[in-house]
Amino acid sequence: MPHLRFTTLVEAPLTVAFDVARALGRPWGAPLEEVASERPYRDVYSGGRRGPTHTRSFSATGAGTLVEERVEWTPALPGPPGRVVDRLLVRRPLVRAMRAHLDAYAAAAARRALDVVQVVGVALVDGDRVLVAQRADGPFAGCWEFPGGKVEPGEADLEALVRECREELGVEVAPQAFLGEVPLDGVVGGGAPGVSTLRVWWGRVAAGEVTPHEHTELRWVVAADLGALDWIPADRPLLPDVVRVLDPASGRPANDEGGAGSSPHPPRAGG
Ligand SMILES: Nc1nc2c([nH]c(=O)n2[C@H]2C[C@H](O)[C@@H](COP(=O)(O)OP(=O)(O)OP(=O)(O)O)O2)c(=O)[nH]1
Repeated sequence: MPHLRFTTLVEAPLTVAFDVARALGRPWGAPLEEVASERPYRDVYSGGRRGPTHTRSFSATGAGTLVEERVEWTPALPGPPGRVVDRLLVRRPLVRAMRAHLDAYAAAAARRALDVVQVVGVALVDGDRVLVAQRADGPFAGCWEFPGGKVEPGEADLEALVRECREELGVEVAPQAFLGEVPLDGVVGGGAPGVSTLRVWWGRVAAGEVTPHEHTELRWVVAADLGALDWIPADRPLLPDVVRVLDPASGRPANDEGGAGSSPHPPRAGG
């Protein structure tokens, strides 16, 4: 079946990239019906038996959300004449329309992201142990989390991470690779519920000794002890990625570039 693929990197959290994509729709007139929607990871729309099928997947990277799209359709005519008609009347206009649409989409998502309070965290690793921190107050008091906090307006994610670790732990940290991103259900920083996400890197302490300035307790734990802690629920999907850093033999090793990473999310129906 003829198809086209498009890839766009959007400077926005997963949730914003997904919501804005859906709000903008598609750059063609034919009505499509939703076949699947797994916010904020994937959606599929179909135009029926002869219409196009449009599949989008959203994955987290250190630089933003990677949106991968596939449009496939049934050719109107069979054989070589069908291929010519297809190229001139479907493929070319579709590519042109999608490019313009995706440029506008990336800009709109990046603009919307400026209004969303983002949370960053760091899994600080020392040998085979990772630092976990027990929250002192708020609705998650007593739960364990990764040090970090809200990104301030105009601040880059990694600047926020370094600042938060100075404030909370009294150390300088060197972020290494991006680990993943999880949506936060509740209200963060007074924003709309369900739009903020937690983006987590792993890193090392570059200078100083960790001291609990804001947490009840700090603990260095090995991979085997991570699961038993009473985590903030949002953090749990990130644990397998942390375990891979602590024990690369347990799975795919995390890359060391601080750029791209994987997106921890539940298995997707139908791949
Ligand atoms: N720091 C951190 N926050 C997390 C994690 N998981 C998770 O759901 N959160 C939530 C809890 C809070 O609603 C929000 C972070 O807020 P925060 O209170 O730590 O941010 P902050 O340090 O900037 O605090 P403040 O200036 O507003 O007092 O993200 C995590 O692993 N680390």
